[in-house]
Amino acid sequence: MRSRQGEIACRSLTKVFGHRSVVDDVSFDVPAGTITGFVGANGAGKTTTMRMLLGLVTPSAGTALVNGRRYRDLEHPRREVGAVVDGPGAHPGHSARTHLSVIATAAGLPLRRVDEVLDLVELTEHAQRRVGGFSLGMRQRLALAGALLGDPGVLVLDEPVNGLDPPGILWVRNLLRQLAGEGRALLVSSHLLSELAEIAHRVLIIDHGRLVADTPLDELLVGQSVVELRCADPAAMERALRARRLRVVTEGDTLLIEGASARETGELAAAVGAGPVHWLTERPNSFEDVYFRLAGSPIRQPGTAADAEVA
Ligand SMILES: Nc1ncnc2c1ncn2[C@@H]1O[C@H](COP(=O)(O)OP(=O)(O)OP(=O)(O)O)[C@@H](O)[C@H]1O
Repeated sequence: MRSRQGEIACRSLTKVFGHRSVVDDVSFDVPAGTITGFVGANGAGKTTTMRMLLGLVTPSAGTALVNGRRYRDLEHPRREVGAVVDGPGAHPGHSARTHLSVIATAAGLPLRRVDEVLDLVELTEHAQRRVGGFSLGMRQRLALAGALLGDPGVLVLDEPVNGLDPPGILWVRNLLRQLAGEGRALLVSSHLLSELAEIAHRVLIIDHGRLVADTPLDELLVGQSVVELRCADPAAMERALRARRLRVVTEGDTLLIEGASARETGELAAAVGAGPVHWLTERPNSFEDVYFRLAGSPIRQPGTAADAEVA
């Protein structure tokens, strides 16, 4: 059987639009058999990086390689890299089977793959339905089916769980785990670190075009906690914390502090006369805290309760 292994390598990848570097000197690897989560706020540069890997955007500098070659130098691109970057891109009047058959024919892939991928994404019973009537979840499955037609060793997936309901998210996660388990290299983007927490082996965090973290997932959260403090004189407390080189962020009337325990924080508030203390608690670091620390700006999910938090 043909090997499904693949790998991605980006070196000093840079894209300048006008005078602005939207991807700035980005280097990373996605080895075979692993899922790398690619996280960043809207506009951070995820899609542009992925589009450079797929030959859709020309890098201003640096290289984006799939299996050691630039996309345009791949002999059979669909057999080497599958992508979901802009949804399935299907004609709404076409059935799912027709849509996939058109892609397979254009790419010189055997038509038997159409039924195989329909089965893989569990769309067989909807194969004859018009894509225009598909739900968002079905569209995402169809887009994944298109990416998998060539049985590629590399997958580049831009926000594959965006807008899906919880069962849909679970389904995609399981499929992605399975695909990585077969030796494929997966680069999967999201604007929420927590969405990738369940599946990624490694996490890249991009902020304003620059990579601010490239870390195994389990190392991101180790040994960090956050102390929340509300007190009578937060300005005095903030000065005292900064003088001790502790990281502090103000959120409304609450100070979020890293690097000190609740007890140390309470004692410091008393010592510098910032009290009385109204609220003092210590909690484990969340993915959002980690993102905040590394990227220096909040990442928020619009329209949710998380909007009100350091998200
Ligand atoms: N063709 C283009 N011309 C000019 N600017 C562009 C172009 N494509 C993207 N940009 C800009 O580059 C920046 C990065 O965009 P990109 O789509 O890569 O970010 P992203 O991290 O994928 O964000 P999102 O989650 O919103 O898709 C944005 O400010 C965007 O407006």
